[in-house]
Amino acid sequence: MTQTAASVQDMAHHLHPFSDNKQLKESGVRVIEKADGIYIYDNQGNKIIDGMAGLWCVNIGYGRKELGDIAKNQMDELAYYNTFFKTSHPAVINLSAKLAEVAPAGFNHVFYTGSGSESVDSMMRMVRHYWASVGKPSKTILIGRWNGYHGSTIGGASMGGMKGMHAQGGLPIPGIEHIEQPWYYGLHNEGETPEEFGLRAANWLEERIIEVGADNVAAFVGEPIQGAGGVIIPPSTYWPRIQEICQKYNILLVADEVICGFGRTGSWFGHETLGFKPDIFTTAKGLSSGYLPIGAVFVGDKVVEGILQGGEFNHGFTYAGHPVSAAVALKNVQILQDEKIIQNVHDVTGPYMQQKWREMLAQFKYVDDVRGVGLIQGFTLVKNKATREMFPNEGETGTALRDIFFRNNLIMRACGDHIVASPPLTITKEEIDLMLATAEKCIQEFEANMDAKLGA
Ligand SMILES: Cc1ncc(COP(=O)(O)O)c(CNc2cccc(C(=O)O)c2)c1O
Repeated sequence: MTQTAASVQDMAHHLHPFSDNKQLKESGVRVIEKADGIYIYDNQGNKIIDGMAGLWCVNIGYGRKELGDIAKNQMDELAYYNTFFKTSHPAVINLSAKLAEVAPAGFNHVFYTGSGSESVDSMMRMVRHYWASVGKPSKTILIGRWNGYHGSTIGGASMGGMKGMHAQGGLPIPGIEHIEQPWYYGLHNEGETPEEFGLRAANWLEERIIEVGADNVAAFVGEPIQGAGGVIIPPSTYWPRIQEICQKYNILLVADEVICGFGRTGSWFGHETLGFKPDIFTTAKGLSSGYLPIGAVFVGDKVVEGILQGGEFNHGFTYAGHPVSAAVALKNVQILQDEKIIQNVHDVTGPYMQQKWREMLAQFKYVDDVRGVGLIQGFTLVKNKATREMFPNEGETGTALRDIFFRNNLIMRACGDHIVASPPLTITKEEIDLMLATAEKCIQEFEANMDAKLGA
């Protein structure tokens, strides 16, 4: 890719996240200047379909000017004040009431952060504070899943199960355990039904609890659907069994809703779609549709009651409940509500997109395990569908296809050799057709390249 002047300047001063910055200096970057609806526009005049809604976050779509108006008005009124030391402000008071309104029953309090990672870290500290407050201080261990993703702070990266992240910086921190993920396609036994596998996968939690001792376990933490792990959707029996186990051993159940929250799966929150009720859930991304940074931990009544007994909770951030972020988040949630965007995902565009992906992908020999719920979509690139043999050098093949999408002005995400899509929730059926027509052309090119490479 020929580097634009802006790219050269970027490369001179900017270290990018989750990137090999040496390689990036050679390849350069695509400079995105504008966005509208499901489209982003780079500085070379390309109109690009953003099949990832930024980073799974621009739920209401780009270009909603009313959020900028709200931000300016709030900025002019009160650009910043904190919520420490017995103070609050109208923006965060109004947002909190709205979040209690859209949350499931039993969730009437939120704790604010600046990101999903900070929401996860806050949850981790809150959970341990809860058990200490109710007289069980030995309950400190948090259990997550391998290939789960919970952010990039030391707490969030430890809670997550990405081994490449653990290898950088001596993670995980003590007190974190991981069990295997409920990945039916890759981990089921011959002849085992999804329902049977879902129970077996959930029971890995009970086995671990017994190993470490229930009196030492504080919580189980999981994404309703693993996002960055490649859209891993557990069988229907998984989460209800997890819920039973947590109740049996008196362990808090935490849902990480940073991706699944605010409509992605066709309900306000993913745990409503997947059929379980957590004690706490973490959010960010769709809370503001990425227009401004903000995160929120939704704390269930039982946990609130416990931590109210615990005196001061020594934790919080300068930007917690930031007035401009809170005002924009409130408008974002109102738009989701007023325009019935989540209902439309559930009733119309979610089922439509799922059907169209299945129909379109059926033609391909290296594509298997097509899956999705609402407007979160995944499929896996495999060398041999009959034997479920994966490609070597995990991620190399996924990246090759992602680069073809990128060259064809379509943003999709490769999570290893899983290909995922997570478009803005405002995507229309016509735009879904366009996204899939582009994707089809790219996958055809990918398959021709792979056949040539394998001499098929
Ligand atoms: C479930 C979950 N929990 C926590 C975080 C951390 O949120 P922040 O990034 O705001 O600290 C996430 C974030 N998820 C995320 C973030 C950046 C990139 C990608 C990707 O899939 O490429 C995914 C997430 O998906």
